[in-house]
Amino acid sequence: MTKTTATTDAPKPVTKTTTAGEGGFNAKYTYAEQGETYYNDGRELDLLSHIFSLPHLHSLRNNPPAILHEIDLFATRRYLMNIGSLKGRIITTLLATHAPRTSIELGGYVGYSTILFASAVRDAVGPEARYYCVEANPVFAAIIMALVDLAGLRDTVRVLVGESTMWIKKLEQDRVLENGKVDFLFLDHVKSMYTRDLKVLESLGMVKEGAVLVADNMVKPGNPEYHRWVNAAPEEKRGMVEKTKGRGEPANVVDGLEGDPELSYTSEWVESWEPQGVRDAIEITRVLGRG
Ligand SMILES: C[S@@+](CC[C@H](N)C(=O)[O-])C[C@H]1O[C@@H](n2cnc3c(N)ncnc32)[C@H](O)[C@@H]1O
Repeated sequence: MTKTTATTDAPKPVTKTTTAGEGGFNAKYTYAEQGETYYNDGRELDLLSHIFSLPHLHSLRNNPPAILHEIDLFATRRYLMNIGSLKGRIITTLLATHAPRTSIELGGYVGYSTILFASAVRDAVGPEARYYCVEANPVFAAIIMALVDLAGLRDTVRVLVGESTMWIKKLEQDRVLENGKVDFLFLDHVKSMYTRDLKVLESLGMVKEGAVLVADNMVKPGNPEYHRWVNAAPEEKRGMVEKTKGRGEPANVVDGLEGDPELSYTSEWVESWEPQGVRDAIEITRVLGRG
């Protein structure tokens, strides 16, 4: 893997791609093609009914891998917008060593990544691990809760139903997080909101030094704005913030929460595959600290 580091003195960094995706698509399950209508057409509730009517349901209880297997199998017939096993494995490998005590996931859908990552975090940290999954769609959130309960992860996962920016601010106001900060952030909701929500977290002082941020779908469909923010040196970010001043609030800024340009990051771009066999990449960003 190659890395880029953004520090005050660094020239504008260039992120290089890794070769992680060059082995070809070799997932155990190939999801059905995405198609034009690919979510919120009843398939998510069909998944839930399917899982709870399986004759071997009892073997799924407290068994995250068995539940993920059933979700993957279902998605070979009807596409589901899950992270999938290949990108998922890169992230669980990271979680095993990073062992974050406090995690936030933005965009949970039917809970595939929630179950995969929360069980990895619980294995790495133990019962004190906390995994907050934010999901805007109340039906999807209810599905996540049912599957998280089946997986035996209810003590680790808290599903927050509603819009991400609102929840980030509420977590801060209600002093919910340990030390008020996040150790692991997984961004997988509306692509245009990655930068905006990261800036809110930065502005509220919720991004811990040493934390890891993982952004999905950096190729499909891509997110140049987010990539630029996490790879810019503080000086460049100061310039970006300065430029927007006096011009009204840009779309990626909430209530004047324009981010913390002094936070330095180092990023890895990791190529991989969507579970239906389409090329993608995740961006893994480590928080070096301020200044
Ligand atoms: C790609 S799916 C998430 C997939 C999931 N992380 C996985 O890999 O299993 C994106 C989800 O983000 C949710 N979402 C979109 N905008 C959101 C927002 N602003 N706040 C919270 N959730 C949001 C959508 O309802 C959808 O369920």
